[in-house]
Amino acid sequence: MLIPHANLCPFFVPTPSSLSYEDCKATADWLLTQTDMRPTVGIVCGSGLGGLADLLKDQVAFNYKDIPNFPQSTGHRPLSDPEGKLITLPMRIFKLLGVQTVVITNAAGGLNQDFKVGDIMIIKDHINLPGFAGNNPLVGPNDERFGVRFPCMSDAYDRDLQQLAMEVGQELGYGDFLKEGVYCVLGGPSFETIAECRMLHLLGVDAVGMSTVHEVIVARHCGMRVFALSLITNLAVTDYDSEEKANHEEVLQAGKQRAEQMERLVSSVALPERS
Ligand SMILES: O=P(O)(O)O[C@H]1O[C@H](CO)[C@@H](O)[C@H]1O
Ligand SMILES: Nc1nc2[nH]cnc2c(=O)[nH]1
Repeated sequence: MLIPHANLCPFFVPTPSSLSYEDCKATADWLLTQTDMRPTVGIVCGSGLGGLADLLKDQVAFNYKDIPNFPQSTGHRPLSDPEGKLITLPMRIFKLLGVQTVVITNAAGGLNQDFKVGDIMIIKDHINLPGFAGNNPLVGPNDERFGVRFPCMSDAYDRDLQQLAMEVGQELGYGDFLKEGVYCVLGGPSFETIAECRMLHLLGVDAVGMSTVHEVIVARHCGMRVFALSLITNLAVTDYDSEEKANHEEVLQAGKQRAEQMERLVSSVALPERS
């Protein structure tokens, strides 16, 4: 099953931030009545990377508005939009549909000095910077039917899938632009200042973006394996003399240029029977 992902709402709202288990179950059960397909892999597409959907054969597509309890729209939400908190929902529905592995792609700004635009970074770990201030998708009462109150995150990104992706990437001839590193999420939607980029670099961040981490936390909470890739669409500006300015058009453009390789890598790792 494949969906575009949502950016996270950076507001910390100390109230239950998700739909109940029964709501999620109702949505999953409805989907299961609409198709005979039983997905085992869930894919979340990042900015400019929606072409992954075209890889799927025997497609069954749903409009979000037709799916019970589903948020009406995803993508670039204003800061105050309370629906941003529904990021948890698709992951939990994946789980209740029988999905075992979640693949997430995103566009990100490179901070690692060795990275170039067009590099694909296998995410090996993350920093949930908004989480330091309480913005975590699991805030609120915990339903043990999804997962434990205090889930471990030191194994958030599946190591076997990372290794497989490295091997497959080498075989595909992607060695020059296939990297690995740490992704840091910020609330957005503004891009970073130069001082913020310098700070993130000091923290050991390799790439920065505005998505993915909340989905990963929820996916791991309910026990799914996670594999995630960042496409480096721009280089974060750390120099006051630089004329570079981050902008979303550049992000989408870079996404288009590397889309084919991203898609092939994802399908080879997660959907080997399709590649
Ligand atoms: O949506 P993803 O792929 O994370 O894209 C990234 O690029 C967008 C900014 O250009 C933001 O949405 C940021 O999170
Ligand atoms: N926060 C952030 N998100 C991005 N998405 C793509 N590029 C960037 C970036 O430089 N910063």
